Amino acid sequence: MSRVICKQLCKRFEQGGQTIIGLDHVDLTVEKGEFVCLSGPSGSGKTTLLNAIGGLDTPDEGDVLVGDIALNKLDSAALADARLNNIGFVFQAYNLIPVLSARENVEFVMQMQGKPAHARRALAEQVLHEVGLAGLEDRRPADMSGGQQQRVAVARAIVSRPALVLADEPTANLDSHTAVHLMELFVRLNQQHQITFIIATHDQRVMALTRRLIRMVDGRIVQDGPSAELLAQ
Ligand SMILES: Nc1ncnc2c1ncn2[C@@H]1O[C@H](COP(=O)(O)OP(=O)(O)OP(=O)(O)O)[C@@H](O)[C@H]1O
Repeated sequence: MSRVICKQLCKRFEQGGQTIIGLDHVDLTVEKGEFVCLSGPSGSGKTTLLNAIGGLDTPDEGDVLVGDIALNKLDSAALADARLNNIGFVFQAYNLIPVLSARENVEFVMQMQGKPAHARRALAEQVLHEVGLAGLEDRRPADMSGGQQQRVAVARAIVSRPALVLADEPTANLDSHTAVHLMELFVRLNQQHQITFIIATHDQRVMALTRRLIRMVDGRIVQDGPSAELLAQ
């Protein structure tokens, strides 16, 4: 799997008899290994775009290609399979399963992928170490800090070495220090494993650490360029 291509993506929402534009003819190409930030005011379409790229929602018009897979052409079973094997998701709300330990939360993804139990356990431990959670494998989410829970969510997202990680406001609930650590982890994973990252955020510190910044307004891409240049404007 290599690049992500969005072609003329449109998404509309009907609410209370009104049509709300989510995405308005979005064209976007993200190459393998890029580290991209989606920014823009609230309601500009960042989450809608991430959901379309990740196959969590279907666009009304246009195409989404992740590598050579046309996500919007798949039936729901094939789409779930493509997501499970190719894309990692990190959300603002960590979306961990409260009754499972950190290790079990990470193992859960591999269980769905049909990996044997012994391989799951070893891999979950390895990934939890990689994100800095050695020794906390048996803790449940309620017994971990927000930053630690977000690291479990990252471990779960990367355990299958997806080619693409989509993160929606991943630092929103984290203090400054923890947010910077999380971003450093993303940068390291991007560099070491060539995982493509697309991160939607309002957080200037996050933007500053990405290489490419895409600004959205009213469901359209209005700026796209090197983060350092756009942030200096
Ligand atoms: N399920 C939905 N039903 C109705 N309208 C929706 C729905 N999802 C998104 N929208 C609308 O689509 C537009 C884009 O929303 P989106 O959540 O993608 O923006 P965003 O840039 O991610 O905002 P934020 O920064 O606040 O998360 C907004 O006007 C929003 O109200």
